[in-house]
Amino acid sequence: MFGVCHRRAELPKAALRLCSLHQNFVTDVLSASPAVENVASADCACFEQAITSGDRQLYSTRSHEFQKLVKTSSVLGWNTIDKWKNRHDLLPPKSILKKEASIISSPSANIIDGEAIAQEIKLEIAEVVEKMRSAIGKVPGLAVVLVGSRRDSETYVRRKQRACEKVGFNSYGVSLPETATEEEVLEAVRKFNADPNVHGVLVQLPLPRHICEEKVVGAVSIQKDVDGFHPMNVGRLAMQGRAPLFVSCTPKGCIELLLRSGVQIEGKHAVVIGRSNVVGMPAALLLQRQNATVTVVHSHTPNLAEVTRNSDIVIAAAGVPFMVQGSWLKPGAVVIDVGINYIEDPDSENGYRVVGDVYYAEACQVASLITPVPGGVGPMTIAMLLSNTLDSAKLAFGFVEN
Ligand SMILES: Nc1nc2c(c(=O)[nH]1)N[C@@H](CN(C=O)c1ccc(C(=O)N[C@@H](CCC(=O)O)C(=O)O)cc1)CN2
Repeated sequence: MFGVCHRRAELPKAALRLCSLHQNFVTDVLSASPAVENVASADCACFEQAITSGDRQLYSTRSHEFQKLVKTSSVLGWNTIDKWKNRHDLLPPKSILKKEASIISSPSANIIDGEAIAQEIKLEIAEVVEKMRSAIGKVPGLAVVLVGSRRDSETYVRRKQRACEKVGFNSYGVSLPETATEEEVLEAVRKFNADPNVHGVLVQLPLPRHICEEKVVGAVSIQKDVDGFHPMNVGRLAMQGRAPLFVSCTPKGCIELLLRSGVQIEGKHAVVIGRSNVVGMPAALLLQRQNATVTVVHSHTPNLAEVTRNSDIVIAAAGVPFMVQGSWLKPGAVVIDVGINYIEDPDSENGYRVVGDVYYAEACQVASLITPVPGGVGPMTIAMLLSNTLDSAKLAFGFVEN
């Protein structure tokens, strides 16, 4: 937080100007293409709320979304809003960000903006899809199977479908009730496996308890396993000289964040906190493939803090809020926080907030680079899913970019 809560009239001039530019932009986009749902992500009210609430992170995310939307809109060919291209004055006013940062308590770490990097990747994907469409008249297709009505799962599935639309993929989905049988879920998977228009098939996790996750994940065709959860893909990841067709999205996103932030992985000591099939274990394997020396720690590891303090790169995926304290970190370490923990927060509108596994306020005084939660690894999960689906479609079509 900024530490202060601005009222609109007290906002710095640069922020007010950005608000009104944003409003004009959204009006233009809506008149050019009223049906475009993703404009909602650049919603004026949200943007203004981010500024007026004094929530620095939300503000930063919103202003990046705003700029990226301008770029996306030109990639998608909304020519009626050509006038918004190349507008350098849409950049977030640095003076405000600088001021916010000093109020926060002068963090020494640079923040890895996962939202912005994910957006960049989506733009790159949208460009390739456009080339594919014009060269062969086909685009990638992603199918999602949702079982039950968990609110978080419904939200993630909606985000995946919206992300598909944004980059020009076809998206397919089946929503089964909580009471669906295992056979019904398997049948939905088999149907998508056999559909030539579908290049990626995933089943949103977690599944209801009466359904065997191992069976369902194992039923996805390995050629369409864009979640990278199939034991064949995981096994290949673990073996020297073998390559998986797909790597699971969250760990792949962690490595992509490191690489795109210019972090040298080779020769470094890395610690992965947590050994889950979905994040910890594949993240450790990926770091090894980048020639890091990797230690995996977990709830039975003695001297957790000491092992972490000896590491140049820390990937925290334990699912324990605020676990990694500032004193656990080597000065200058790079910290990737995979945790998504909902904790009670009577000060927030809905009574809770999302925090990571890292005690961010302390860690950002010690680390050199750090991902925030939200807005770090989370958005990369969906960007990597799109990237895997694009790779799958390229293979299926024999499409090679020139
Ligand atoms: N079949 C799969 N199921 C699940 C996966 C998966 O990769 N494949 N991962 C998670 C859920 N998930 C995507 O499916 C996912 C989780 C979190 C985020 C995200 O952007 N999080 C935000 C914060 C949380 C929020 O705002 O609600 C962030 O970190 O900024 C995206 C996707 C489990 N199931």
